[in-house]
Formats: sequence, structure tokens, C-alpha cells
Amino acid sequence: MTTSIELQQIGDLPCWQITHQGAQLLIAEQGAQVLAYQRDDNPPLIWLSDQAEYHKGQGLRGGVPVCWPWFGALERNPAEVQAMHQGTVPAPAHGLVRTLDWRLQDISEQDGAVIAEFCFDSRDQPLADWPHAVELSLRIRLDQRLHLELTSHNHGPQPVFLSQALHAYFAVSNIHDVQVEGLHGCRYIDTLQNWESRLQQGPLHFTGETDRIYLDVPSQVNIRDPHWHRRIHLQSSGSHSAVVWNPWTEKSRLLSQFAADAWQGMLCIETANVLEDRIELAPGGKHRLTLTLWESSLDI
Ligand SMILES: O=P(O)(O)OC[C@H]1O[C@@H](O)[C@H](O)[C@@H](O)[C@@H]1O
Repeated sequence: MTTSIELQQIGDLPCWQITHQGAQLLIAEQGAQVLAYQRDDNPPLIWLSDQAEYHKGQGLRGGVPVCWPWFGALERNPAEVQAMHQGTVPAPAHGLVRTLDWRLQDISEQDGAVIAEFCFDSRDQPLADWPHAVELSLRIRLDQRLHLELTSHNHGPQPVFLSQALHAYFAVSNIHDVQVEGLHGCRYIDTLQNWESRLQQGPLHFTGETDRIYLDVPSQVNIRDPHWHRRIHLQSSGSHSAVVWNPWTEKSRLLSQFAADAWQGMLCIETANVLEDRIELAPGGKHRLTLTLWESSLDI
């Protein structure tokens, strides 16, 4: 089967459209953001908003935004992560790099896979109010599965503390009927209930707005989707926390680039390093967060 790798301009944004062994993958250079991923004639694995806007310097709703060097609201982060930000200007949610251009290092077919590698180096592109020398790279490998590898490398003389997430939006048939498997027994922080700590019992079902930080998460979790007759598998390393999010009805109305009923067809599982799972990078130190995604039929 043929492989093609094409650069396209979508709105203001240069994007790479990759076709390989029946898979289609779209990546924006801005934020090194995977925007879409689908295999054969199956429904997409990754959800992208119908109302997505392709503007420079603006977040794009859907795909896999990279949240870095902090996740969520800065003031909800551990003190040492907050202390890395040294400014008076309010810090944006989910860090600084999802709306900036990353440098494309390489995009090519190698050994039966397509590999794209993007880099953001704060020594070349200083970040507002975050004066640290860290090189960030996202390596994207497409074979029978999609593999993402986010590496942070501290080139400075002091330790650096980070929180981060691969904020993946997944496409589902109907949020009411899907479940997330693999979280049973995990502690979670319910950010909608005063950040109280709770324990997950059994698989996670969605019955209302959900915004939770799961801790001590195992390396594999799945989304079971009965109507689309599939499981989406998420396998991670370098992460022990995950954020699970669905805005449901009311919150949806407040979100940008989000149709009023879009919440029914998506959910986020964000492979993360947050709260006590935050990262400490010693001088010269590296951290690698990986996420592999694939789907399987429920018959197997
Ligand atoms: O609208 P944003 O900044 O992309 O964030 C979307 C959501 O991202 C999730 O990670 C958060 O847990 C939610 O609280 C937040 O609403």
C-alpha cells in the first residue's frame, strides 16, 4: 500500500497529511499537535472539532495538544512547578507550547513506518516568564499503531520542575454507553467536587460533567465502545497520572470551537505527569513520556 507525506496549509497553519498502510494522520506544526488519526474505513480514533479554527497563536479544539511546562491552571500545580514561572502576567492554562510553532526535525518513511519529529527548544525560542533552558521533542511514529514520545531535556544548571500532558481527545459513538477500563482501584481527585480524593470502583461510566485527575494509573487503559464495536487501547510509560474529561451539557456552551452537542461524541484521557507525579529534571536530565494508541474489535 502506498505512503504519502504532504504539506498542506489549513487556514493559517502548515499541517502534514500522512497516509500510510490504510492509516491517515494529520499533524499541525503549531504545537506539534496531532489533529486527526483514523484507520481504514473505521471511525476516527482521535476526535477533532467540526468547529476547529486554524489560527496562528490560538489553541485548536481536538487532536492531541501538548500541555507543557505545566498542566491546567498554574495555581493548581505543586509549588515547585509554580515557582518555575517568574512573571506577573497571568499564566495561560495548559502551559505555553500548544500555540507556538515547533521546528520540524525530520519527517520520513523508515523501516515500514512514518516518523515525524518536532522540536521546541526554549534556548532558541525563549518562553514568556519561564526562563529555563529545556529542549522538548515530540517523536510521532505511525505503523500499525500510533506512537507518541515526548522528551524533555534540561540543559540548564538548575533543576526544573514540570507538569505535562498529552491531552488526547478520543472519538466515541455515544458518551452514555462507553466505559474506561483499567482504572478500578485508582485514587482520583474530583476537580468538580472541591478537589476531593475518591476511589474508582469498577470501570468508569459517564453520567455527567467529568473532570478528574487519576493517580497511580496503570500503564494500559482502554475505552470500550459497544456501538462502534471496538476498544481503543492506550499504553503509556513515564506517566502515572491521567486526566479524564468530558464537559457534558452546560460546560460545552462555554467552550470555544465546540458544538453544543459535541460532548456526546468525545472524551479526553490525558496521559500526564501532574500533582505528585510531576517531573523533576536534574541539570542535564531527561524525561520521556510515551503513549501508544491502537484499536481492536470487541470480538477478539
Ligand atoms: O479549553 P482548554 O484550555 O483546552 O481546556 C479544556 C479542558 O482540559 C482538561 O484537561 C481540563 O481538565 C479541563 O478542566 C479543561 O476544561
